[in-house]
Amino acid sequence: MQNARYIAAGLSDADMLWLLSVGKLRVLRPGETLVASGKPVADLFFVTDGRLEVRLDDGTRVAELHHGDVVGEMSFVERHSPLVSVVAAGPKPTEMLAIPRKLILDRFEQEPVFAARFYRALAVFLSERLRETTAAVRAQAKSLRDDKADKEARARFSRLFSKSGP
Ligand SMILES: Nc1ncnc2c1ncn2[C@@H]1O[C@@H]2COP(=O)(O)O[C@H]2[C@H]1O
Repeated sequence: MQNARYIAAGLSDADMLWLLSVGKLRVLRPGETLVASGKPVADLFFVTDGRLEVRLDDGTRVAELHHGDVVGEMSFVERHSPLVSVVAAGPKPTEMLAIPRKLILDRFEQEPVFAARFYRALAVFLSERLRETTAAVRAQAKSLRDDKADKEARARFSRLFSKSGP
């Protein structure tokens, strides 16, 4: 994902310090699986370095995630298991901060204002991701239109050339 922004942008400094204090650094080697499709996720992840690929069960690549991306937020919000897998893509190790969901949910109970800020930050993050998906689909549609126009122009040129030939 290009230009991803930390969900942290919508959180206060105190929220961030709390997340850093309860988070654990996790490092994955290229090829290691962070999230397996169909299996519940216990943590929310903030990618701090390296790359991850989001894959369908047949291996098709859906998206690439980098520094600044959040992983595991969909099943956190929806409360059901993920439909995709997320795998460290290399070439270097992928690093992230892993925050146990239970701790986040406990803090929601203790501090409802934190819950409001956190869900708003997640909503902005997901909206941004959807905007990027729309931009990618638009670019792909344009490229298909350009290819079609190019093919038609070549075919026309070939037709005219063969008519005017010896
Ligand atoms: N289309 C997508 N673009 C970017 N990230 C995705 C996409 N689909 C799934 N993910 C990420 O992959 C994660 C799989 O676990 P979750 O469903 O909890 O949360 C998901 C997101 O963090």
